Amino acid sequence: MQRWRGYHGAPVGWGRSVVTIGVFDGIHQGHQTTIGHAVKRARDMGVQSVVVTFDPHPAEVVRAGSHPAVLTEQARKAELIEALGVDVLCVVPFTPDFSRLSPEAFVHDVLVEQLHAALVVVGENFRFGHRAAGDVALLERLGRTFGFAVEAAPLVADADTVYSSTYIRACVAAGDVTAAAAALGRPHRLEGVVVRGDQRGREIGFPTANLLCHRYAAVPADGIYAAWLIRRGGRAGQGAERLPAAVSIGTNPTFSGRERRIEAYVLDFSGDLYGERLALDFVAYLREMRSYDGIEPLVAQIAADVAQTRAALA
Ligand SMILES: Cc1cc2nc3c(=O)[nH]c(=O)nc-3n(C[C@H](O)[C@H](O)[C@H](O)COP(=O)(O)O)c2cc1C
Ligand SMILES: Nc1ncnc2c1ncn2[C@@H]1O[C@H](COP(=O)(O)OP(=O)(O)OP(=O)(O)O)[C@@H](O)[C@H]1O
Repeated sequence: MQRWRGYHGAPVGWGRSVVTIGVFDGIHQGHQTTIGHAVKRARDMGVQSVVVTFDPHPAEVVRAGSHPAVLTEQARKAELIEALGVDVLCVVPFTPDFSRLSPEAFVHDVLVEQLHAALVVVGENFRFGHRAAGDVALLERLGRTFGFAVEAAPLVADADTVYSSTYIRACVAAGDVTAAAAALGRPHRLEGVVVRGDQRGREIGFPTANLLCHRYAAVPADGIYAAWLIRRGGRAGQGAERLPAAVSIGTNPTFSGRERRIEAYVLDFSGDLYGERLALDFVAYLREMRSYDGIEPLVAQIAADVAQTRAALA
């Protein structure tokens, strides 16, 4: 997959293309369907498929300080998009100037002049241009003017909800990692670097890897979870390794902690994880974070959490 920064990256002789556009945070099942449809149509037509996405999240530029929690950082998003068979990922810097492009100017400047769109594939609820003024009907009208087709993919939903990044953020924030996984089509992933904690874990018999995440990362609600810890390997060039983990998120009230911690106790593991970049794939919510009357009852509870983690991941 080629990666372009900005939309002026098309090589000389660039032909027509099938384009799909969106923030695509999470690459949830709806995004997968829409992008998958674009890839298939591009192959049928013998042209390149292009995903246009934005960085940073448009909300940050349109309403400063309103950056939503991020489900997938750019690198992870690119990886997931590549896995769908896309030819080109075009990341457009979302600047204040860019945000002021009218729907007509966006279509003319980006889709027609630069990307030579023959077909634009979007979800039925697609909005674009300044103040999100453009919709599918307008895109179709502009397509007739400029000579491209438009296909609107039906929205992917379960019995009650149309899947969207906003919905999945709400699931994660509420600790409902099961609902998040259903919409994503895979567990919600949190990435970060292992930093030092209070070094108490070793003493109580459950050493934990404390994860430092990106400031906008979508961290699940405080509580205890069963998760897979993913080590990318890398060091000796080995592939990724997946280890079962009991994860604790919260301030550790038993010890009157103040900082919100994300800690993973890796089952059946002894080794050093400090400084490693890791990921946690959240599979099940087990219970809320509680304040225990001393170390003994806490340790007994953690042992029970570990047994439950084993069962949840079996
Ligand atoms: C599976 C699991 C469950 C936990 N549950 C709680 C809890 O309910 N209440 C609490 O205060 N701390 C809980 N902890 C966090 C421990 O207090 C914490 O791991 C310990 O203080 C070590 O902290 P450190 O890594 O900073 O040294 C839990 C930890 C794990 C691994
Ligand atoms: N449930 C869905 N089914 C099919 N396509 C979808 C679905 N949700 C979004 N899309 C399409 O995917 C593209 C990218 O969507 P985008 O990331 O902008 O919105 P979203 O997932 O609805 O998130 P948000 O909650 O931020 O609006 C758009 O073309 C959109 O119409």
